Amino acid sequence: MAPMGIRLSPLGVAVFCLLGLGVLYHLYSGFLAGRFSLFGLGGEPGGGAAGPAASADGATVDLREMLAVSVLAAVRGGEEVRRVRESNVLHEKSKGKTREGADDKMTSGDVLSNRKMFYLLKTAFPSVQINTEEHVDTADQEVILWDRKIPEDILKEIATPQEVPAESVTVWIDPLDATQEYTEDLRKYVTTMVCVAVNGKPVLGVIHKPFSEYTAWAMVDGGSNVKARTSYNEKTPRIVVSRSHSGMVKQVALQTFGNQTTIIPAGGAGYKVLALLDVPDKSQEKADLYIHVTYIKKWDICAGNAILKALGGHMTTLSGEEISYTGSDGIEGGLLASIRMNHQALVRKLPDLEKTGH
Ligand SMILES: Nc1ncnc2c1ncn2[C@@H]1O[C@H](COP(=O)(O)O)[C@@H](OP(=O)(O)O)[C@H]1O
Ligand SMILES: [Mg+2]
Repeated sequence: MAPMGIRLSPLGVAVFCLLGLGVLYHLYSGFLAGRFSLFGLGGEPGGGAAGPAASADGATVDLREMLAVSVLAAVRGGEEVRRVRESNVLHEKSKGKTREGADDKMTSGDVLSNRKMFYLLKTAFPSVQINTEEHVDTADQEVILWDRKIPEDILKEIATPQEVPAESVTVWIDPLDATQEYTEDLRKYVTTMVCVAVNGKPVLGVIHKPFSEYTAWAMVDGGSNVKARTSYNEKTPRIVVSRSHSGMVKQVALQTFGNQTTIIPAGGAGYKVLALLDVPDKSQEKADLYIHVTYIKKWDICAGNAILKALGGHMTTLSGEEISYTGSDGIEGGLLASIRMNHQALVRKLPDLEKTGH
């Protein structure tokens, strides 16, 4: 007999316990899936933007944790990039041609860095969509566990967790930016990059230079370990442009800003964004604007876009449109990146590329 004269039926107790277990399972399944299962929710890993759709089970991810893992991934990928370069065995090959007919190169540095970066992020955040420049070989998986430590510099800048729905997140990985220059042993241009977009908006960016071991990171409305310089020349800007996918960029720049303008040809979209910032690395050139006129892929530009945005700068197409980091891999409208300038006034100055046929 139970207290107060209530009889407990064994069947009733069993049903009650089962219901309790069901509720507990529901509460914790998102948590467990988000942290321990590698591919349970995210589907099969794969390269390119045709990757798996994120789960729709209401799981959330903490952007501050994503930043910590993104920094780690960029650094660990960078170690592979450096190791392959120092071995001098690059296994260089062409993935095909760009629209302009340049070789789209790939090396062992790209492949091995991609493997580290992809699996670190995928293991830590199995339910988010990851788009990466290189193909991920599912037969050659690597489970790399994150020790769940958030570095002090991140904790200092971002005091609280920043939870967002996992299904709103798209991660973009560039395991080796400036592959062309990497094959030419022009090491200063090479970076590894991770970007996190939420609902297509770039919110978190990491650009790492493996050969000088410098890392810049920033989170929109969060914090950063890098800042803008104190002054920029808006009238006669130094303009950093592509050295290997330049198209008509020099003509466009000189036509817009005059013949006194200095053009700095450089490799890598990551390097060119860092040229706009206050970066202590000695090998880093400085510029006032970054302009690109040919087609470019989202993994090349998302991290730089997030960092610039977090610091109050802008990266848009040449006609001033914001870039959405979901869906297709690439953008057609060229790029204009600036900070501490009147970005819309710069857009108005630029010629309409479609009309001028550049
Ligand atoms: N027209 C184009 N087509 C395809 N990729 C392009 C491109 N222009 C630039 N890119 C890519 O954007 C990055 C920066 O280019 P650049 O150094 O010429 O400024 C490079 O990335 P990867 O080195 O990661 O392939 C390059 O391949
Ligand atoms: Mg790139």
